[in-house]
Amino acid sequence: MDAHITPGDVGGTVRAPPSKSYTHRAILAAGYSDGAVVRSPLDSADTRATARAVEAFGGTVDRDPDAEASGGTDEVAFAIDGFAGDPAVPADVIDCANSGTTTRLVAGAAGLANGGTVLTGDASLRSRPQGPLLDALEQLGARADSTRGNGQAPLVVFGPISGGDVAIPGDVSSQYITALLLAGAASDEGITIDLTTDLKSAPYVDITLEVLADFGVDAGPIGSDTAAGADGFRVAGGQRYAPDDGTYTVPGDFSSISYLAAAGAVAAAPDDAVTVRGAVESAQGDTAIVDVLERMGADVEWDRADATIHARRSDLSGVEVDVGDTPDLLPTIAALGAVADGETRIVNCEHVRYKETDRVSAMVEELSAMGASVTEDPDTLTIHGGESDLHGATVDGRGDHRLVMALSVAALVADGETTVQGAEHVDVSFPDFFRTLADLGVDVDLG
Ligand SMILES: O=C(O)C1=C[C@@H](OP(=O)(O)O)[C@@H](O)[C@H](O)C1
Ligand SMILES: C=C(OP(=O)(O)O)C(=O)O
Repeated sequence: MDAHITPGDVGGTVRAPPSKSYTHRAILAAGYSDGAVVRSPLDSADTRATARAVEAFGGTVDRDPDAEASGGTDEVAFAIDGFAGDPAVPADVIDCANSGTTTRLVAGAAGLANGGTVLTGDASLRSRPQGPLLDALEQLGARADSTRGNGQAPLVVFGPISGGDVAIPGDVSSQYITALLLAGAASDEGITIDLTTDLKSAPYVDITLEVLADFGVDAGPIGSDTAAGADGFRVAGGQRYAPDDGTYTVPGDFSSISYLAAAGAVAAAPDDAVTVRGAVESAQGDTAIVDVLERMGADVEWDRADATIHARRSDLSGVEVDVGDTPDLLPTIAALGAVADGETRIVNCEHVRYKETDRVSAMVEELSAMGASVTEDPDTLTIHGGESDLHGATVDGRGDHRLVMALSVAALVADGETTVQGAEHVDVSFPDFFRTLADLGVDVDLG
C-alpha cells in the first residue's frame, strides 16, 4: 500500500498508542505468571507475535476487548493465562514475523522448555543478529543454533537451562539482556550477566527492570543504579511473576510520539499545535525526543502532570544527537534534520544498522531522494538540512515501520506530493498512524 501525502499544516489533539516495548514485556511476563490482565496493550503485528509465543508455550491470550478483562469499561485489555514459569515445548514453529523483540525474548523463554523450540520470521527478521544470545544460552547449558550457521534465524533452542553465569556483549542488542533477565527469574538458579562491552540501548533494560518490579520480580544492575554504566545484571531464580491486583497497565509509546511531536514542530498551523495525550512518564529513553526538539529550537512542552505534549511550529536548527540509548529515534531525528537549517549529526548509531533495515543507510538514500543532502560513516549520520531543499518524491519504506513514519513527517513540508511505499508496515508498532495523521488534518490518500 502507498501513502500519498500532500504537504500542509497540521493541528489538533491525538492520543499516543500504547508502548510496544512495555506491551511485549507485559504479555510475556503475564505468560511467565499464573495469569494476569494487561490493560491498554498495543495490539499490533509485533505484539501479536509475542502473544502467539505465549500460546505456543501453553498460555492463552484473550485479545477480546471485552467487559470482563477491562473491568467493565470499553478500555482494551488482554486477559492472559500464563504457563507459570514452565513453558511447554511448542507444538509448532513460532513465527516472530518482523519482531526482533519477540525473537530475542522468546528465545530466552525457550531455554527453559524441556525440548526444542524453533523460531523464525520474515526476511528482515531472518537477517538480524542473534549470535550473542545463542552463545549465552549455550553458556547456560542449552543447545542453541542458527539453522544456517550464520547467527540468524531460523533458530533452534533446546532447553532446559537451570541458570548460571553468562558473559555477553552489550553493543549489538539490549534485547539479549532483557531475554536473559525475564527467563532467569523463572530458572532454578537465576542468571548473572557479565557485560563484555558497553551497553547500547540501555534504557530498554531499565524498561525491563521496571516491568519485572511491577510483576513482583527482583532483578538489577551490578555496579550502577541503572542499566547505563552497569557492569552486568543479576536476577535470582525461583521467582514468581505476579503483578499487584493481577493487572498491569501499559504507558504511551514515546517512539510513536516522536513522529507526532515532530509533525507539530515542522508543520503545525500558525496559532495551532499538535497535542499528544498519553505521554506518561516511564523508563523510556525515547522521551529524549522532547529534549532533542527543544535543542533544535522547537516550541515543545511536556506537561508531565497531564501526560500531554504540545508541539508548535518553529524554525529548527541542526544539532548533534547521540542515539546510543535511543536507536529508534534515528529516523525521526534524520527527518527533522532534513527540515532544520544547518547540520544535524546523529552519532553513536552503528547499532541502528541492525534493525528492520539498516536505518542509517536507508535514511541517507530515502531523504536524498527527497532532495536532502545526507552522508554517513559507520557510526554517524550527517544531514545538511534546509526545508527549501526538500521536494516530494516516491520513497520506499523498505518494509520498515519507522522509515514509513519518519518519511511521512518529512513529506509534510516537502514541495509537492510524496508517495511513501509500503505504508501498511506501520501495523508493526502504530497501526493507526495514518488515521492519526488524518485527524491532525493531513491530506493523506492510502491506495
Ligand atoms: O527491548 C526493546 O523493546 C527494544 C530495544 C531496542 O533494540 P536493541 O536493544 O536491539 O537496540 C529497540 O531498538 C527496539 O525497538 C525495542
Ligand atoms: C527495532 C525495532 O523493533 P524490534 O527490534 O522489536 O524489531 C523497532 O521497533 O524499531
